[in-house]
Amino acid sequence: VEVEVKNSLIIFLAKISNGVEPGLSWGWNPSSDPCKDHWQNVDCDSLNTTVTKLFLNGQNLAGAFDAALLCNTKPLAASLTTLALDDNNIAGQISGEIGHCNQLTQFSVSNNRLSGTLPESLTALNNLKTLDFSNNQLTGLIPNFDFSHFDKFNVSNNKFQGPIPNTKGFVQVNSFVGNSELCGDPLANKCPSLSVTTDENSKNSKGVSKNQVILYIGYAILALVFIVLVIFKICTKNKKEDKKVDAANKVAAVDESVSKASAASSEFKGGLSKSNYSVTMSDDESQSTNIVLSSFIVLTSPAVDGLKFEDLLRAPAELLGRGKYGSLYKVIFEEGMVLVVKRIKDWAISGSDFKQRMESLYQAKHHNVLPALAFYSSKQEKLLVYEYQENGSLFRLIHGSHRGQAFDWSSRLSVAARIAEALAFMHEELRAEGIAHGNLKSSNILLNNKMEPCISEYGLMVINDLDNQTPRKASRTGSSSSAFNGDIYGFGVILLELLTGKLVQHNGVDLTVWVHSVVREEWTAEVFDKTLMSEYASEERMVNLLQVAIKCVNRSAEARPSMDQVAIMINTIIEEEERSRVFDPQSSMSLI
Ligand SMILES: Nc1ncnc2c1ncn2[C@@H]1O[C@H](COP(=O)(O)OP(=O)(O)OP(=O)(O)O)[C@@H](O)[C@H]1O
Repeated sequence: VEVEVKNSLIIFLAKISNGVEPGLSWGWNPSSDPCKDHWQNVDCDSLNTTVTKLFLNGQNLAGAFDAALLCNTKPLAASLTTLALDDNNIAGQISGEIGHCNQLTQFSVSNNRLSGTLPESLTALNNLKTLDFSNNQLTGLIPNFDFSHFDKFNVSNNKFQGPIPNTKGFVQVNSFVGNSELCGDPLANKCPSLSVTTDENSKNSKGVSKNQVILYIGYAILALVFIVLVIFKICTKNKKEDKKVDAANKVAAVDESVSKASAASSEFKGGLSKSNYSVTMSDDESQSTNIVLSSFIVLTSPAVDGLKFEDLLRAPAELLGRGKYGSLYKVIFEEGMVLVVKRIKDWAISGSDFKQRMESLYQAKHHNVLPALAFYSSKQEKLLVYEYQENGSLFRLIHGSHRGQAFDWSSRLSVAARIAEALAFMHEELRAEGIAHGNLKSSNILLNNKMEPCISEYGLMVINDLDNQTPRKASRTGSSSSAFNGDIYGFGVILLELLTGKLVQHNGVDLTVWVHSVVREEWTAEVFDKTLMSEYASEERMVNLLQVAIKCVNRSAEARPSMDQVAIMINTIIEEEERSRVFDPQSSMSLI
């Protein structure tokens, strides 16, 4: 089985298990073969050369479903016939990439937390015999399937809406029940008749449903035009108002204030479709016209000079990820500019506190911290705009398909030092404001076009459910120093990933726990990434860095060093490394 297939399976599992990664206990080891070494929950063809089935039912998976990870991997998409994910706690959307897995005969995801609309590409899966999406939170219209293909079709107990396409009698009523806004045959709930009674098709059920669809589309277009007009009005009104904005805050305000528009939530649609974004207010908000409740601010930056909110809404958007606290979209503009938009819903921070926070972050600039280029704030949600970094994240560099290759020891040390320095700087600048990073992890360290590490999403702490926090999550409430200590812990975990090449959760065990146990047994050398050992990196310096990491992940937050102490310790290791190079000219030092 191809390496890319193994990697896709492992990364798919890491994401869908939210990093818990049960795969190693199932034998899912990158150095073994899924077929020949009989990975659990995987079936292969009779020659043992291709993966045909994935059975991940009832495995307590609570991460995000990412069809792209499986279906954009060509050899896997060409062989996978069964994808069974029933009875978990999986969130996320079924993205259009599922259409590339065109050999699927069974796709079942019943009893999960999937949401969003179904992509049209599902109807292109001509081999599909079993489709079970029951008991999720899926919305929108049911696509126009050829129902005659199915042995089993079930979308019951979701939030589907609108008329059921013509099933030609191939699907029973039970498959549709539990969707209160679904209507039409075979449900008893008739669709509201929107056509005029003189319509000659009104007696013909097929004709009626066509008219209804046309009318629905008509209404949708009218609604869209209305929303665009409202947004346009808000934008032009706010442009005038923004001229009054205090110049001292160094932001160019583009758009703000409240209209009495009725609300629906903002939405960037995934799958490189046209962004469909409507900005509206809740009743509470529409009552008070004096208070600035919603605003779109472009921070002065040559990269997005003149960016308008309408441009963001218009440009096609692709869903990159859906984390616990928000979704991330890649937005591509006609002129070739590519941005990402982080959308955070229900963040319990007031509009003015949020704006204040963004301004403080804007002031505290560091070369290795990715700045927000613009932000939008309404009561229901916050949007942050960043530049797209095409070289991906540190997570991908360490764990991705080219796992650790060409990521040598000196480069790892250099990355560690730069992140530590940037974090020390940010902590120093923002301590008085109490703004720590709050969610520091290797997927939030991006590599810019010079392959330098940049900390992204600084200051987006959206911790509402403190009870569920693991020690590595920062706290917004309580003493703000706990959020700073949380960053130091997070940085320690990143150091451990750099040193071991292992995922934060591997073999069902937390990386910090595993490292502690190995070190306690005095098998320290076993900890290090094999690719580092094979390049003969200095074990002494690796042990030194490991000691720094262990200090950072100390269970007692007070015992952890401060970030500037950490930066000094790492720079001392780099100096030792450089000194040793002078004495040993053969060893090369290719700093990133
Ligand atoms: N500006 C960016 N450019 C390119 N890729 C990005 C950018 N920001 C984030 N990413 C990548 O997009 C993916 C999804 O990001 P997202 O922030 O949704 O997820 P996350 O970091 O895993 O979770 P969380 O919501 O906890 O931050 C990650 O792999 C991340 O590295």
